[in-house]
Amino acid sequence: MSTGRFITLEGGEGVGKSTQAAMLADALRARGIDVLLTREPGGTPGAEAIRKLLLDSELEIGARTEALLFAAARADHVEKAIAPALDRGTWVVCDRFIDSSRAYQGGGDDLFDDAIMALHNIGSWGLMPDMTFLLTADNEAVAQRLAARDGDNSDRIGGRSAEYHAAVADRFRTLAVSDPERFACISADGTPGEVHDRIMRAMAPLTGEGG
Ligand SMILES: Nc1ncnc2c1ncn2[C@@H]1O[C@H](COP(=O)(O)OP(=O)(O)O)[C@@H](O)[C@H]1O
Ligand SMILES: Cc1cn([C@H]2C[C@H](O)[C@@H](COP(=O)(O)OP(=O)(O)O)O2)c(=O)[nH]c1=O
Repeated sequence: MSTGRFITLEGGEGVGKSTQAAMLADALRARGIDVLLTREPGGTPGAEAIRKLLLDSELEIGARTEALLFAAARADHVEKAIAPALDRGTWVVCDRFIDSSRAYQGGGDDLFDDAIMALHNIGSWGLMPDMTFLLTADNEAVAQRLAARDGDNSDRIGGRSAEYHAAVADRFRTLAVSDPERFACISADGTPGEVHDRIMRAMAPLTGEGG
């Protein structure tokens, strides 16, 4: 049996990843492809429980504990959902994956990319996506989307400083530049349909359709 393809969407909060992940999954299903649409942190009961701890709790969580908890959530998700789906030939569309840990947790004083990847190797066999879409958009447009979606409510990580989020955006860009074969950088400006069309054009190598 052929192995399914593993596609991830990455980028900052509110850029449109969830919207695009759902549109991509629908477009693939319309082509007769079996698709698992999932997200991180989460995607399995164990990982969703860890998500609540990470994002919605009042707990004081240090940088290393935070990195380990994201890696633990991912390990459960990969073992119980992503790897079995790929093995049975299902394509997996995942809203955030390892690159989010590299961008958000991988910039601390003692937690660099090697450490994050070591946790990924231990927890998730080092599984990497076949293709990753990095969505970027004008800051003002994203602020409006977030205000419309969340109002004043942000989670424990989304609510961090503008400097933290600027550093995260820089690290995403660096990751994309360092691996141009896997990453496609997509402008998330414009309507959801326009962004979707850009993603489908970049998907051509995987779907076998003309670009
Ligand atoms: N291209 C777009 N233009 C305008 N609004 C959008 C666009 N894409 C998504 N949205 C809206 O912006 C908000 C954030 O989108 P979402 O897909 O949840 O982003 P993310 O998953 O990256 O946080 C949602 O309310 C969504 O409906
Ligand atoms: C998967 C992952 C997410 N995160 C953060 C990014 C987001 O702030 C939060 C996930 O929240 P979520 O609501 O899913 O993201 P979004 O607002 O983009 O729709 O967790 C990490 O810090 N590391 C990770 O490995």
